[in-house]
Amino acid sequence: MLPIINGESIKELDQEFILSKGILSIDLMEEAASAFVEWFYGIFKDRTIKIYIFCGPGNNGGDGLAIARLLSKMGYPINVLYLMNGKGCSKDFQANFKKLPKNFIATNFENWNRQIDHGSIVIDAIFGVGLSRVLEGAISDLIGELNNAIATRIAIDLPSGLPSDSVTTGQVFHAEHTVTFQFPKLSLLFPEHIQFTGKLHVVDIGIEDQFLQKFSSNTFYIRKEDIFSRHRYFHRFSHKGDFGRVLFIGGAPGKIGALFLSSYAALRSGSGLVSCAPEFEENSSVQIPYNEIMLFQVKSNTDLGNMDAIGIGPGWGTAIDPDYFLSIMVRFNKPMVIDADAINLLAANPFLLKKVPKNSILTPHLKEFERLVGKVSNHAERIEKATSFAIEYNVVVILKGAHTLIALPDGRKLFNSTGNQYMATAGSGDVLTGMITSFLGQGYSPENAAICGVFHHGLAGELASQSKRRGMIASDIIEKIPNTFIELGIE
Ligand SMILES: NC(=O)C1=CN([C@@H]2O[C@H](COP(=O)(O)OP(=O)(O)OC[C@H]3O[C@@H](n4cnc5c(N)ncnc54)[C@H](OP(=O)(O)O)[C@@H]3O)[C@@H](O)[C@H]2O)[C@@H](O)CC1
Ligand SMILES: Nc1ncnc2c1ncn2[C@@H]1O[C@H](COP(=O)(O)OP(=O)(O)O)[C@@H](O)[C@H]1O
Ligand SMILES: [K+]
Repeated sequence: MLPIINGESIKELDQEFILSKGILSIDLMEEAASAFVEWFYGIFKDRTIKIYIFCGPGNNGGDGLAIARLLSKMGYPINVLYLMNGKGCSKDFQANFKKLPKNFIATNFENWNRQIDHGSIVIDAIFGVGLSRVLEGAISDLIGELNNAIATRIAIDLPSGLPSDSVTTGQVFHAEHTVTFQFPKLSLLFPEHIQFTGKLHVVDIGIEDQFLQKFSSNTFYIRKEDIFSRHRYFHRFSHKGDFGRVLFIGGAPGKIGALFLSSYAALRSGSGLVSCAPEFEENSSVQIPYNEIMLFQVKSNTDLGNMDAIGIGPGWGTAIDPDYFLSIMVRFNKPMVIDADAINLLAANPFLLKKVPKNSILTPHLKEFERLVGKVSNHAERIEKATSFAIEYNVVVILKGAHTLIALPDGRKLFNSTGNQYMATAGSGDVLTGMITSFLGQGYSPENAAICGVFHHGLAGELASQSKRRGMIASDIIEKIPNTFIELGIE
């Protein structure tokens, strides 16, 4: 998995990397500039479009100058505007300034006519991970002006004004695209920063994962290439028992659809045998819309021992007796997936928390999470609370949303890279519960079930939204689960 390094350690990382490779820091800057240009050319093919590049005094500004040189060589009309030059600027900024072609237009922004042509591109190379304080005065005003320009805004590494690891309190550049180097900076994954970060693109500048690992052992970004080895594989003689027997408990009257969505998602994720136990007095009146799903009745003495995994909570309602939930946890006594109303039940009856089987997986959305841990003021605090909760109760916490966080009981934090806004539709969380429970039932470790479930769920959402967009519903996500296996080459 791709390590996410905090802003403070990035300078040290650059230094060590340069030394180990026997290269100069300006070579790494050139690598970063080329990676940006390659990304840029993939999207903006029209070489007559006017480009303004705003450069700060540090290495982010240095990147901007190198990019200006490369894009100008390709024929794009470039205007560079710099905050300052010479003393006070980083050495690689100065070196790249000298490398600008002779006839190049580079203007100190104090002498600038403050005009940005409509429809042009504004590239923000003012500050990156070296931001040391909130923006003030002329710089803050400049960013305000750029935010009002009728132009496409692109940030290099970080939108200027955004701290790399925490929540912002001041003026920030509003990017439509952020092109960040090697790994996403933590703050780019916070929901409250979406108006600053826009679309996130991570570009490779040649620093290997193993090298990055030395600087972070507990925060990671999950990518496509991390998934293959986390799956289990079956053989020619495998039978349905090998693919697991799973049970879903929930579905009170009026909310039974949630339970069916989880159950159907489990079938599509590869489960051999799927049963569901709706919360009805008399189950015989329940019509199941899928022939492959079996109906099951959980009574106070029903043996749950032959189930490989249980997913509990979707549509369960609020009228559940906590002792009944307790008896299920005690009888099953293996990791289970706890979602929705089952999480609400834990929140309302904290004595149950200590009884949750070790390594169980809790999948709260942000509201359910707050019921569990109390109010939080921002995403940074939420991440910390999810991590301490996972450690304290020895469970996996999956905090759902864009860049879903998987907090593991050993303190590691994993952020997901798949999914999109079209997944914000009723029942898509129930689908996730079905998928994770399915993998758990197929014999995956809780960690691998969580990672594969979250990644495939997001990917299925992306695939389904290609043709459905805003009209996408949770069942469309389920229909695309099989395609995620094909996409990732999973047998
Ligand atoms: N491996 C990588 O990731 C690579 C990283 N690279 C690039 O380097 C970037 C980091 O460069 P960097 O360390 O020079 O910091 P940067 O963001 O340019 O800012 C520092 C300057 O800004 C100033 N300053 C700060 N805050 C301020 C404020 N509020 N208001 C006013 N001034 C303020 C600060 O002044 P000071 O705080 O010292 O007073 C200093 O002069 C990184 O984001 C990436 O783009 C690539 O080139 C290669 C590979
Ligand atoms: N903007 C988004 N980007 C990526 N994933 C999203 C986004 N919005 C929602 N999702 C995903 O959709 C699911 C929604 O779950 P949840 O809130 O429990 O919905 P429901 O209760 O309707 O089933 C989660 O897995 C979440 O990660
Ligand atoms: K920037």
